[in-house]
Amino acid sequence: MIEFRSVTKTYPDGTVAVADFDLVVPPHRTTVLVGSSGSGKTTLLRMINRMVEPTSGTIEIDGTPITGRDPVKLRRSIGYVLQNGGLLPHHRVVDNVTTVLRLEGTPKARARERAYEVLDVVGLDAGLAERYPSQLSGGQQQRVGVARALAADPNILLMDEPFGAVDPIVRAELQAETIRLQQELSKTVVFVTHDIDEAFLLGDQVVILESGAQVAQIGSPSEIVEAPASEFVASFIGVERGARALRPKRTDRGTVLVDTAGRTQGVLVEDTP
Ligand SMILES: Nc1ncnc2c1ncn2[C@@H]1O[C@H](COP(=O)(O)OP(=O)(O)OP(=O)(O)O)[C@@H](O)[C@H]1O
Repeated sequence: MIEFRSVTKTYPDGTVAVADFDLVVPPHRTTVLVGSSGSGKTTLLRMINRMVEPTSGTIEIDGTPITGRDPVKLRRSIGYVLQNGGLLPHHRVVDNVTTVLRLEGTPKARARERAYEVLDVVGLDAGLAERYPSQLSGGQQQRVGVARALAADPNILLMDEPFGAVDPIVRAELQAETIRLQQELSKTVVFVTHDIDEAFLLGDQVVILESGAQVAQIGSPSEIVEAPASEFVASFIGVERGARALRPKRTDRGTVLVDTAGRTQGVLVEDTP
């Protein structure tokens, strides 16, 4: 479990990125932080692995304040996936994946063995291991980024807009893969996105943020869709428009659900008693 208590981050130029933020991130679940640009999502994520230090407040992992932990060791014990994969361009895929293991002193042969294991876990062919990142597609690079984050088998995985830079088809594939991986590995995942559809797809717990990381609403996707806490949330999740505002339309053969543009989105299935 990760817990934020009254966490504030003011950058040296006076920007208050996070103001008095509280959150409990439950273990073995995916928590998605979603909000528009500048709402403080990346700052929140980076405070978990001490890449950014809070100005005040505390962050605890399993009941222990992280300020008591060595920042380097803490960082190595938490998987971190970045938007562009964050791969080292002059290192082969296998060496990118083994970076943290090697820093921790895992012998080279064992580290390579583990790299092949995690490449398989993320659905990459072993034949790609000797390539350089530039010889991979964007989607493959992202998978390598995930493999690298998983290599040391961390309990916590931080993912910062990991699929922001890939096309919609690859993005959908990577999202499906993330769901599969999470069912298999059951990590505590904190995932940042500005895409509410992605948040609802991946999140067990979704945290909608306004500027200064003010929490507009926390809940499961259905709790949020069923009862948006404010006008802001309603508008952010798009209940008044598009695909989330469905109404029934009777046809000769039953009832279908149409969106506000009148497009049929699905069929209404009545429960039979
Ligand atoms: N190093 C920094 N120095 C000063 N201000 C910063 C710094 N890093 C971030 N900020 C500011 O803090 C606020 C929150 O930034 P942050 O990157 O956490 O937001 P975000 O929600 O992740 O945004 P995005 O979706 O655009 O990445 C923004 O106003 C940003 O300009």
